[in-house]
Amino acid sequence: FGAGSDLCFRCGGKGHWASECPGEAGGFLGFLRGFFGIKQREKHPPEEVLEALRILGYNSFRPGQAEAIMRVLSGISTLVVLPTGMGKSLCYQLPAFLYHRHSGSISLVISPLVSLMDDQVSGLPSALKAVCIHSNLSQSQSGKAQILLLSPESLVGSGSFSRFFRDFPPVAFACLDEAHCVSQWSHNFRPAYLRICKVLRERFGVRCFLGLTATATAATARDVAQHLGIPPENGIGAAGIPENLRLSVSVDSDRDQVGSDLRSFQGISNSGKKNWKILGKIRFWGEFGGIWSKFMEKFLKCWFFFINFLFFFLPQGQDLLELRRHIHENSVDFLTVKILIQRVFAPCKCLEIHGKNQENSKEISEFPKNSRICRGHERSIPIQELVETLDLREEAIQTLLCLLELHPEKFLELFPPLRSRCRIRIPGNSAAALREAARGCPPLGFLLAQDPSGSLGISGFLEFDAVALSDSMGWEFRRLPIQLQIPAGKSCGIQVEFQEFSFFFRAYGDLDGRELDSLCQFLNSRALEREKSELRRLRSCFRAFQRNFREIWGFWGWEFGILLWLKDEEEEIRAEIRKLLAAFPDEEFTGRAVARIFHGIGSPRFPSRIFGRDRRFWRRLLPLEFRSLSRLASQEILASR
Ligand SMILES: Nc1ncnc2c1ncn2[C@@H]1O[C@H](COP(=O)(O)OP(=O)(O)OP(=O)(O)O)[C@@H](O)[C@H]1O
Repeated sequence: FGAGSDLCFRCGGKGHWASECPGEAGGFLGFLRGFFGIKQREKHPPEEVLEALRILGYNSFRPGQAEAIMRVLSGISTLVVLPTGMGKSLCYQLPAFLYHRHSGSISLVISPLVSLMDDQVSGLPSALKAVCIHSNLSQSQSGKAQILLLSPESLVGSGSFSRFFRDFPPVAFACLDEAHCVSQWSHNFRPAYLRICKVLRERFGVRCFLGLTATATAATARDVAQHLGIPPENGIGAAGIPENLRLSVSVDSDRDQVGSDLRSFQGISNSGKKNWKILGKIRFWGEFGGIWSKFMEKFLKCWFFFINFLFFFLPQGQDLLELRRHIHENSVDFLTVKILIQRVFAPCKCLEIHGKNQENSKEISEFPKNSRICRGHERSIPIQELVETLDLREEAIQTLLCLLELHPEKFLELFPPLRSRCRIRIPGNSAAALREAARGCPPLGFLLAQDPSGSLGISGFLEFDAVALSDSMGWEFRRLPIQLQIPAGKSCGIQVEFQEFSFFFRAYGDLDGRELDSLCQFLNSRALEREKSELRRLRSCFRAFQRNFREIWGFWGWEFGILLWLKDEEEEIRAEIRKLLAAFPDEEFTGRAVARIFHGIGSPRFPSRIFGRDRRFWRRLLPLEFRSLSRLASQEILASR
């Protein structure tokens, strides 16, 4: 490109050599970014970008587009907040086109819905080719594409996709379409959103992110930018509506203006004749409208008097209570968080082994203070078992695990769920067959060595936690299934199968009490914060609707949103809780479970199809504040023991 011989070859930046580069794309991709970086600082798109714009079928940029495109071409992560129809798609299409043209790299677009992906593919300029990961994608098809569209789940979830990705060209950048989903959908609904950036960074080496959204509030935009690692000054927003969308209001006194405005319909309806027809209709309705609006004014007044009258007798705020229920559906308490932390960071033997090694070794080596002795263990927890233990939906647990993974100290690394329970069927004389099989299979040999009594496999079946086995052998789990397949079918007719979907992760096992406590605090406060902010948002929405209702109709409605915690009522509520505990003496309730039943929220252990039938308790205390109710219930449960 004839520019930038003093640029770093890795990142394209100035002021350092490639060997001291803080870590950006290397090779030609980095060089390309360096070139566009200079142009971006010069504040005008170079001729090559303008040419690409023409190839894609446009003559000029709309507000915000050029800036966003130049930033992406320079490798700078950017969040673009533009109204719908303003041309956000071009912000990824044009860089994808140029990156592919120069370096053969591919650009990823992460989109929340299959229908949105299909829309994007069908609306692409002819010079671009994109494929969706949900379609039956073949390697040859994907090889020619400049853009790959995929869902967050297919990105973070499937191992097969990662394998598929290994043969892919380098990734130029990742675009998150509908980026507000990262902030608004990630929690408990689509936890994969919490992990996409980490996965893209760590597994695929992506450094440049482009977030596109039309619907982010300032708070959401801040949240998304923080998640994508975008500095606040890298946000691009432009107000206004695109030129091909005109909204105008014309009053009767200036009828000719209506006509001239209508000419702007040309973009939508190419027939001028049609426009004048529309104008004629508008004139007619304009005159008729005067009479009509007077009638409507009187009619509406009567109608809303009637509605107000009705509302006076109807309890309001029921919708608020119904929506609030859905927020509390995923609420956790400290005990739940603690149980999860204990399961995830179960103690290992690394400290003990290290201590023994120290005793045995003659030279006592000082272990560096800031390093961990444990290097982390692969572990699995069966999903169904954890769902029942914590009485939480799978998505809510996945969210908690994602939050743990995002902890700055990186105590946990999350992998896609897998089947972790290994079941081996041994034919014939079981123990002998097992010994025979173990000769060619180290994992089986390891299992047998741990069974001095020799009773293993006598029943003809062997079941064990395969992740724990591979970890105790010092292997990575992905090696185990291949090794276990060796005896199968070859000599001894042993059948191996994997069952029970489990959460799969790598976690440390040498965390001390202080670290475990701080993790519990971290997780609990994140979950609480989230719940409070959702409740705040719901409440302010409700207030806004209510305010408008009052302003228009001058009516001060009743607010049933949150019932004040009246001291006098406390004893009655406690009595209700005691009644529930007495009605189900065999159930092991928690305060949260009791509050859920009184709010009419089903959970894995207390499903609505069973507890919803008992009208004495189900939804009985819906207006009460959830957390306070849960606290009271916990006190009553403790008192009853
Ligand atoms: N620079 C441009 N000049 C003229 N038309 C453009 C330009 N950029 C985009 N468009 C057109 O604007 C229309 C809307 O573009 P696009 O679908 O990218 O908008 P969007 O902001 O992504 O909207 P949404 O939020 O609905 O996804 C398309 O028909 C597109 O061809």
